[in-house]
Amino acid sequence: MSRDALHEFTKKCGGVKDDLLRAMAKLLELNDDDYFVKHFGERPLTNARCSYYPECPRPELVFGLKPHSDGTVVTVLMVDDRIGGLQVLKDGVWWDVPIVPHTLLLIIGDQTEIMSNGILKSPVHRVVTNTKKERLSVALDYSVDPKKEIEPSAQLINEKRSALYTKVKIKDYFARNYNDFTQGKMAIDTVKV
Ligand SMILES: O=C(O)CCC(=O)C(=O)O
Ligand SMILES: [Fe+2]
Repeated sequence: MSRDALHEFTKKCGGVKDDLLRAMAKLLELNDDDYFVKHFGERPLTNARCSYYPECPRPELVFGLKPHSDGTVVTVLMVDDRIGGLQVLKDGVWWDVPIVPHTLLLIIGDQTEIMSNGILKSPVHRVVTNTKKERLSVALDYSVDPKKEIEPSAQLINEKRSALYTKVKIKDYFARNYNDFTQGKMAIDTVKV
């Protein structure tokens, strides 16, 4: 992907991401549709990650990417439409994420799970390898300014549903996320009340 193409892609995906976040704020009936958009702060992070998964002679032994949830607000993913591999964990079962050509996949990240007080969940997912074909993906990670703290929205805390997550500084959460990922643990579990 050329520098110009990536720039163009990133710019357009930014709009998709904001549209999604506004729709989610509406869905949660927050009093400001820009609730999530505003939370990014002055210096939010956008990371582009291009992943290459070579075909693998022993796929049963090797993950392309081991199980994790994204530590982001949201991840915009462009997956290879020639070969599957992405799976999502639901009720203890791994499900193949279907390939829909010319479609972006949006993955809700841990930061949204925290801010929505657990109403929107950050799914555990993984990439499995296969013997036949290499696979490519481009992920755009959107994250709140690392200097900022996030916590469940006060509008989503009430007598029926107390705060399910503690306040956490994004920078600290990232450090934790990396550490936990290498140890096969989930960072989101460390901020649960
Ligand atoms: O390559 C993919 O399809 C998924 C990548 C992913 O989950 C990630 O980069 O966090
Ligand atoms: Fe991911």
